Amino acid sequence: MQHKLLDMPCFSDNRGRFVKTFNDTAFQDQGINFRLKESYFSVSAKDVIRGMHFHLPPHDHDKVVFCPYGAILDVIVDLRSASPEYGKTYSQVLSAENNRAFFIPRGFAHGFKSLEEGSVTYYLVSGEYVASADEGIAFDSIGFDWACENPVLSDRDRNFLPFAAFRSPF
Ligand SMILES: Cc1cn([C@H]2C[C@H](O)[C@@H](COP(=O)(O)OP(=O)(O)O[C@H]3O[C@@H](C)C(=O)[C@@H](O)[C@H]3O)O2)c(=O)[nH]c1=O
Repeated sequence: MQHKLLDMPCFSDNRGRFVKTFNDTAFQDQGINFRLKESYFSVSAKDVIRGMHFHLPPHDHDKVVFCPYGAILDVIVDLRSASPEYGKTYSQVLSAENNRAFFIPRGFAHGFKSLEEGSVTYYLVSGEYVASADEGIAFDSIGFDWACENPVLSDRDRNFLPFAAFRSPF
């Protein structure tokens, strides 16, 4: 499947906003066959960078990512070895203002930078988390300019191997 930027339907009134995050028929109409298995969110301070993460086969899965509070710069990289776009990065701002979601198929690594204090990154995932299959590559090895002098990173993310050393199983 191809990655896709989705506009989530948003209804605003004097109370605030109502946003539809998943509708099976609407997804099917856009060529996305997605079956929800797990959902989670993270909250990030400004300049937190998380990534670049993926689950190894046979536990690989598709993700839908959106940002219901704050704003994030969402980044993916194509790890599918047969893809003509292998190694290519794609980025999108996802925010509470633009109501955009990124559909990220299996075979891509995912990461993001938080652009605001307290940004919420919300995930819908088509497979369950398997700790032993949860892998990554270094966020600063994919040829993407994160425009961030002092990113806040986890120890795990700081120690991932670079993309150049990665042998893709996808
Ligand atoms: C992702 C995940 C983590 N955990 C645990 C492991 C750890 O103790 C704690 C925090 O995990 P992490 O440090 O991996 O969290 P984080 O770095 O936010 O991981 C996320 O990063 C982005 C870029 C993604 O694409 C997500 O799919 C996910 O990998 O939560 C689960 O129990 N279930 C899960 O599904």
